[in-house]
Amino acid sequence: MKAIECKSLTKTYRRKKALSDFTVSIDENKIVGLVGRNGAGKTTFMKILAGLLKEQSGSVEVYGRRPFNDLFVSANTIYIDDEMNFPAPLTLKEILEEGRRFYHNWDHELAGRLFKYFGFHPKQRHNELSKGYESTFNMIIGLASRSPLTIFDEPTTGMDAAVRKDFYRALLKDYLAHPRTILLSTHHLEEMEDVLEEIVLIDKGELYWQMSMDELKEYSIGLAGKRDVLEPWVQNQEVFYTRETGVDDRYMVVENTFNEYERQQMQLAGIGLSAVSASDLCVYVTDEKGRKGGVDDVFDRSPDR
Ligand SMILES: Nc1ncnc2c1ncn2[C@@H]1O[C@H](COP(=O)(O)OP(=O)(O)OP(=O)(O)O)[C@@H](O)[C@H]1O
Repeated sequence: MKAIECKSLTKTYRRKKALSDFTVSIDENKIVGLVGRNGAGKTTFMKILAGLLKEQSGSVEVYGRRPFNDLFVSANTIYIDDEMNFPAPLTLKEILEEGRRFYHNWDHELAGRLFKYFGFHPKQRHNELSKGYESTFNMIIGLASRSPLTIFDEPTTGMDAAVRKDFYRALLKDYLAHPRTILLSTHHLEEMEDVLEEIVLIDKGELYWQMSMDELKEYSIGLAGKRDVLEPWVQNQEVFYTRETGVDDRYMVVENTFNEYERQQMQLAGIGLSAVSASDLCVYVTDEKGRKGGVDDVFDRSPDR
């Protein structure tokens, strides 16, 4: 069954189009990464799914229902971001008690164990927490809720590297024991490649691609060598990225349609072959056209140009 089904979804804020003709469908019980550059439309999409924002046009369904103002969707969905607010008088322990009352799949024992592991104090208040601890506490709520649709919007904001690692491990362990649909936006794809099953890449409000993590890892290949040696091999390939690495040397990332024999021939010709991480590929394909030199361009230009 599909957990999420969107067709030609569009959302505009005043004059700014955040989502444009966005069509995607996500199966139940998958752990899916939502990636894209800043301002791509990830938060907008996730808030529409959680029923917090209303779409402009197109259709959106969560478990077959339009999410906006829908009680069934809100009872079966949790949206976690770094702007979560709780009533100021409540202690952390009381917030967890509220979670138990509200979410029908809530695992209070798991919440308690994670709470203790990360060193929270029952009498602390949410607004007294540092950024990283706030995200960690919110993550506990997201995991313990066991909501059939769990949405994490940049859940690791402020977490240090060790806590992020713990989060990925906890997420995976709990998901394997209790499969559900988890949609997660991240700017740390390189750290999450082993946790995610599928990637939805958004570029400027449009779906760029939706692929399994395994497909994405095989989708491209890095080639390094002399420009004229590379040329015949890449002329019919889709080129995602090119970087000069010497006067005549290039590193290129291209579509990986080569067979074993071709790969051997390239190596014999002196071309170095390497795997390209899913996160690098996502950055390359959503790079602005004409900005291939990256931020170096800013420094390379003389003031009168
Ligand atoms: N409340 C708002 N009013 C006006 N424009 C908005 C509003 N919220 C988002 N936008 C615009 O909509 C576009 C998509 O924003 P969104 O927050 O969905 O992107 P995002 O992919 O989550 O970005 P980031 O990775 O930076 O968090 C951006 O251009 C943003 O400036």
